[in-house]
Amino acid sequence: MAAVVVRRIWDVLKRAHFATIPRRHRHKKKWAATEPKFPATQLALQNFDMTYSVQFGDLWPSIRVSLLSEQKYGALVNNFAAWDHVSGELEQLRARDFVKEAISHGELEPEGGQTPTPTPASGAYSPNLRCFTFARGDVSRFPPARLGSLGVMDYYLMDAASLLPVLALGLQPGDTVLDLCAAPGGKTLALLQTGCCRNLAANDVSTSRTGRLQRVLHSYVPQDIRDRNRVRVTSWDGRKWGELEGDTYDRVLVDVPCTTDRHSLHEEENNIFQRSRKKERQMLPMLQVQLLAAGLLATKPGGHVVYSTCSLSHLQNEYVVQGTIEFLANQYSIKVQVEDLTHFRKLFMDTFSFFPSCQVGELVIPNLLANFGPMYFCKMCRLT
Ligand SMILES: C[S@@+](CC[C@H](N)C(=O)[O-])C[C@H]1O[C@@H](n2cnc3c(N)ncnc32)[C@H](O)[C@@H]1O
Repeated sequence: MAAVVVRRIWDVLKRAHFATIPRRHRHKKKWAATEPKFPATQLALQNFDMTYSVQFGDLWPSIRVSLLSEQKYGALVNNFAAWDHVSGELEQLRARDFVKEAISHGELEPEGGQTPTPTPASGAYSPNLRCFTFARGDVSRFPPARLGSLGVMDYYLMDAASLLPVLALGLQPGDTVLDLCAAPGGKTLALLQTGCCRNLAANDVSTSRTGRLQRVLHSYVPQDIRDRNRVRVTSWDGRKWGELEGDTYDRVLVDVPCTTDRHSLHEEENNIFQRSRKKERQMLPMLQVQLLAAGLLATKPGGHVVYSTCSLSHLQNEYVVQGTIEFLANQYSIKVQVEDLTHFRKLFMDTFSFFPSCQVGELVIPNLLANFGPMYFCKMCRLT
C-alpha cells in the first residue's frame, strides 16, 4: 500500500515537472561512451538554463547573473557573547540589523496609509534575533568571526535569507522544537538564539555533518545554555521521525537536502550535478516529500512546521508542499493548512528580493543589489 502511495506522489511530481518544460526540450539526450567530461558546475548551469528560463521567464537572466556573482552574507549576532558590544562594532562597519528594521517597519507602518496593521512582528516572529547586513548595493564583506570575551564566538556568518525560515517559524517561549535536517547548524544556532526552546532536538542523517553541528554549538553556545535548552543532537534518518516521535513538537523546521543551486554553480566537490549522482538528484523531490511528511507527523496538532530549501525549483518547493499535504490527507486523514507569509515581502523588501508569483510559500531570489538566496520557505499549521 505504502509503495502505491509513494508511486502516486512520484507520478504527480513528474507530471508537474514535465508540464513546466516546453515540448521542444523533452528529448532524451544520447551520450556517447567517449563523451568528454563536463564539470558538474556546467551541467548545473545547463540544467538551470533549461528549467528556470521557463519557470522565471524574463526574470531568469538577472537571477542567473546574480547566482554566478559573489553572494552576500549576514552576521547573526551571538546573544551568548557580549551582544551589545558586537552589535556596536557591526554598526561601525555601517551594517544594520535587518530584523530590527523589519520589526519596527511592521509595527509602525499603517496599511494603505490609514488603518494600523496588526503587528506581525510581535506575535509571529521568533524573537531576539539580531542579524546585520550591508545595505542594498553595498558589497562590503564582514571580517571573520572572532572569539569574544565571554569565551564564545561573536557572530555567525550565513546567507541572511537563511534566517527567514527561522523567523517564519515564530517560536514562543517554552516551545519544544525539532530541527529535522540540522547540519551544519546555522539555523539550529538561530533557533537557540531566540531563547524560546524548552527543548531542541537537532538531527541530521550524516554523522560527519552532525560533527560539524556539534562544533558550531560548542563554539557559540555555553554548556549551561545547551543544558537549559535540553539540546539533543542525533544522526537518524529523518524520514522515520513520525514513527519515532509522533505528535510531539510545537515547532518543526524541515530544511531539506536540495540542489543547493548557488553551491552547484560554484563548487565541483560534492556537487549534486555530478553524473554519478543523477539518480540521487532525480529522487530529491521524493526524499523531500518523505522528510516533510515525517516533520508534520512529528508535530502536535495545532503545531507549526516550516519547510525550506535553497533551490529555485518549483518541483522541490511548491510541488513538494502540495504533494505532501495531499499525501497526509489521503493516507492519515491529517489536515494541514498553509499559512500566509506574504507580509514578509513588504517587511523585508529593503533587504531581499522576493519572487512575486509563488503559489504557496515565499521565495527569495538572488539580485545583484541584494545577492542573497535562493531561499524558499513555507509555513504550515497541522490542524488535526
Ligand atoms: C540544507 S542542509 C541543512 C542545513 C542546515 N539546516 C543549516 O541551516 O545549517 C540538508 C541536510 O539534510 C541532511 N539529510 C539528508 N537526508 C536526510 C535524512 N534522510 N534525514 C535527516 N537529514 C538528512 C543532509 O545531511 C544535510 O545536512
